[in-house]
Amino acid sequence: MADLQPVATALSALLESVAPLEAERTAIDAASGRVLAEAVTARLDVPPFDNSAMDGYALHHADAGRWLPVRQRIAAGHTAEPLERGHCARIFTGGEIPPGADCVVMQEKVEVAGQRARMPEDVPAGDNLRRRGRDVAAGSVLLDAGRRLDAAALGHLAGQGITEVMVRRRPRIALLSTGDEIVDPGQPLGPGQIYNSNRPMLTTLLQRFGADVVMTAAVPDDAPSTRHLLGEAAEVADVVITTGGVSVGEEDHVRGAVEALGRLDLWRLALRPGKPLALGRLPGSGGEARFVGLPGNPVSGYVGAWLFLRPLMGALLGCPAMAELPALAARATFNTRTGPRQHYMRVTLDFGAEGIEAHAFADQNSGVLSSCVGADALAVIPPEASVAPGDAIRCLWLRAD
Ligand SMILES: Nc1nc2c(c(=O)[nH]1)N[C@H]1C(S)=C(S)[C@@H](COP(=O)(O)OP(=O)(O)OC[C@H]3O[C@@H](n4cnc5c(N)ncnc54)[C@H](O)[C@@H]3O)O[C@H]1N2
Ligand code: MOO
Repeated sequence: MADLQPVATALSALLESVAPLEAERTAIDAASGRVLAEAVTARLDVPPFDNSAMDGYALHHADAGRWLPVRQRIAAGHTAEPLERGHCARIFTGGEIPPGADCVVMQEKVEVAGQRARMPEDVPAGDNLRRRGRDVAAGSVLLDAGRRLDAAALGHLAGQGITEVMVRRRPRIALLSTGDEIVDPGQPLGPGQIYNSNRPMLTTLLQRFGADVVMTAAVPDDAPSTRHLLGEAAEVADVVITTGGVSVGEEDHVRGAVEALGRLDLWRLALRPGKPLALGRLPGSGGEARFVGLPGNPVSGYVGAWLFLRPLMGALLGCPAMAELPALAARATFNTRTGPRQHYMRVTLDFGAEGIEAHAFADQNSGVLSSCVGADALAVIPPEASVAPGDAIRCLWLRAD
């Protein structure tokens, strides 16, 4: 395992034979961000009846240009009576089009005198009508399996009167923070200690990726504790994630523990930041848990989460849209040079008339978490490359779900 592995190789190793988790029934009120386990077929036409797009008057187009008696008043939510030719109906937005009418004139274009209204010339048939089934036809696929339920998708389900859907179970995650120096916020900070930035940062990202963090623990820098806690984590989680302790020092016990309990698939990537990232599997009584060992440096964890944990959650959730981050073509505004590792630089993006400009945070060290705060994207700089201002670069968009 001496050579640095390309990111793509590591990603295939991580996703190899990962299958979607089981399906469960969920109320749509609690389904925000969940992933559909099966396609949903529309059972209703939407809208379910022809209705008016405007407040105004419904008529038959052949009666345009005339004074017409106003025969009925149709508010949304009320039934319309048939309309005789030579008459019109007062109608409101969302009101049912009466049989016999085939268009609506907005009220601003109508002159009204008592119970009569004068229609403009030439009103086309179908004007200001929202036809039954225009949005959704009953029997069509409303939403595909694998779709993440965002606001519009939930609105679409509710439009069908649906109250429950089958979604994938959320992946269960154990998040272990290794390091004798790591202290949780709220505790006093002793000499040589630092606060645990990785736990809240990764918990937030994992939740955003649709997972449930079911176990968190602090792991001291010793081999027996590391083995013990990794074993416990594999009993409760689909994915066990550690931060820190995966490099080469004798205080780094994570790889040894994974090898003792299960298997290490891959270690050391051509990735900056995140070179010592490790992937493997841990046996648990409920099956095999995937193991992802992120380096301790917070930026390495942040970048590793977007590059590896998001696609892994996508595979467990059966959500193809999470396999890759959206890529944007941009122009660099900075100089940089890479060595053997592919660099994922934290950048902000300016969307100008001339195209997209990428501005790199000045300090790209893997311990400088400021570089991630407010970053819009990761600029991907291939190994052994140099970049100058104006050069075309590929950026991975971090504002996606
Ligand atoms: N001789 C070598 N030393 C190192 C190498 C190497 O190739 N040869 N690689 C360096 C690289 S690159 C990285 S990345 C780090 C990663 O090391 P570890 O994964 O073993 O991480 P730690 O040493 O435990 O921690 C690194 C750094 O991050 C801080 N840290 C850890 N956990 C947290 C946390 N939860 N919140 C905030 N900060 C955390 C920790 O205190 C360290 O400063 O190894 C290099 N060394
Ligand atoms: O691989 Mo490390 O994250 O560059 O310091």
